[in-house]
Amino acid sequence: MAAHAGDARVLGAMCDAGVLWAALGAVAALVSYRVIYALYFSPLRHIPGPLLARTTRTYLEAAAVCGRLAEHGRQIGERYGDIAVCQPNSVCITDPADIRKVLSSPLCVKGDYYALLRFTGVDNMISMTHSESVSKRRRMLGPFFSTSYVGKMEPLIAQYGSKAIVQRWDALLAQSADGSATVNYGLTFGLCTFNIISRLVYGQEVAALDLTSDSESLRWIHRSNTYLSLRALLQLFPRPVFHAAKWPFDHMYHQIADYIYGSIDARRRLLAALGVDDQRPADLLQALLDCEDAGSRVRLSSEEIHAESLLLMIGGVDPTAFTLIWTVHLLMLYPECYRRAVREVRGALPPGGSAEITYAAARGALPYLEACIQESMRLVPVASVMIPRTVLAPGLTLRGHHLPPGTTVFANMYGSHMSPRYWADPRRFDPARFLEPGSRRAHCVFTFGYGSRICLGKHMAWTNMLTIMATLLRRYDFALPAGYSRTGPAVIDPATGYPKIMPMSQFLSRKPADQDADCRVTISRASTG
Ligand code: HEM
Repeated sequence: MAAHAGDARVLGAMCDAGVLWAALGAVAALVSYRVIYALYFSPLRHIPGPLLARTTRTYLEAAAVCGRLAEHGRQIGERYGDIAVCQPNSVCITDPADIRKVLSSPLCVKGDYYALLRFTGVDNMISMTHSESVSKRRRMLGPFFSTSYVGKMEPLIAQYGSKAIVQRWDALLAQSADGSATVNYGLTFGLCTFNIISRLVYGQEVAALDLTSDSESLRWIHRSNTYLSLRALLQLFPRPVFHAAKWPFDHMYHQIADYIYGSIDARRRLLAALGVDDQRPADLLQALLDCEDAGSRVRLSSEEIHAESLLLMIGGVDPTAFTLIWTVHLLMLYPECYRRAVREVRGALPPGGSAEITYAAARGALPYLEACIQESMRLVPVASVMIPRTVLAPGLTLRGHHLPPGTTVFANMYGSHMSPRYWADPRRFDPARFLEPGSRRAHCVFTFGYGSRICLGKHMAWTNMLTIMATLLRRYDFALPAGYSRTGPAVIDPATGYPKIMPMSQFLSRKPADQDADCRVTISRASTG
């Protein structure tokens, strides 16, 4: 008996070892296949790039999930040049001319990646990939993002943006004994852009106008945005992992969905009560209700309005707020740029008159301030640091390499913005580079994307950012708070030789890692001297 039991154990151990060896053998065969294919048979084999990137998608996806995508792109661009393999069937490109070519080519369209952004299961403007549906939706929505419709929304934009901040900061200064107050501009910009977009998209106020309170609304925004971003990224994992991981947070999604459907119903009731066309509110909710396909005269369904509302909130709030935050932060690190921007604003639009500055007054009158915002978007592009497109038949030739249909081309935005091949001193915040005579530098900044899928809200974002920055620089003097030493003009980053940028975290957007610690300035009334 004992001998039999011993035999069974030996046999069992041999079987286990056999299974293990078989599994190891299968893995080795798979790895060898991938390496041999990548090196000898892949149509991308002549393009430079790391071996790991040629053999597994995980190489790039891990960088995205760990929030290192921007830096990863920069390193690939620096090490391997203008075109490099970054995934088995994918390349990334850094030359601005190539990026413009790809993002405006009808042969390069959005592919599978964009399904990650189908937040509600129904397509929205950004997740759409089918060319005809895209052109149709852009034709429907485009007029509501034009200069003239954004102009109609400007009173609301000012009410929840520059006016609200002035009201709050003036009140703080009035209470202060020494005429100065320290404010958290991260919180201020987060709340005011949320207030602007939510008023425009939901047709009602969500957060209080008190821009200093760390209100429940702000926590709700961050929780729901984080949840939606997380949900987008989790789709990179196998389905069971995706469902298990998102399940505990699903109630948050239902909360937002209920809120949006409630807003649509409330607006429909209001319209029925108004009955008169010219009294319709001018905002994005009305735009979503009114837009129709010129041919079929079909309008968006409630589900489509819901999907677009979520996209506009996620796409509109964080990128605008974070761009404002990075612009103020960079101006504080480069005092000569701050002083020049202030001189320009106060020279062109002297204090006095209305507290807030309109877009019509600021646009064109403040080239240096515009350049500061542009340069901030180059140095710290807040979203989509690698923009993917899929090549259609018959393929595309870039830098002498034929990319067959099905290849993914990533526009390596951050790699391009940081490349010394295209930018002198790329790590330095230098707004004046955009003012050089005949400069076409702005065409090499891809923070809003480029081509047929360029950001639909670009004009609205510029209206928000320029009016807020101009109003604040005209009315207040800014200084880093006394005793703050984590960053500043004299705190040099040894890696770049320039003032150290505050630590950032990147999920879908690149934002300050510790807003409470790093996004504070001391404000006082604008000095006239
Ligand atoms: C500084 C602020 C903003 C930045 C940096 C930004 C950035 C971008 C980028 C890079 C894309 C293109 C993504 C791609 O091609 O893969 C995009 C698309 C889009 N953005 Fe923005 N955005 C900003 C503000 C806004 C605002 C305020 C809105 C509207 C309220 C908005 C609505 C959209 C929409 C609807 C699309 C999809 C367009 C399409 O796919 O055809 N964005 N944005």
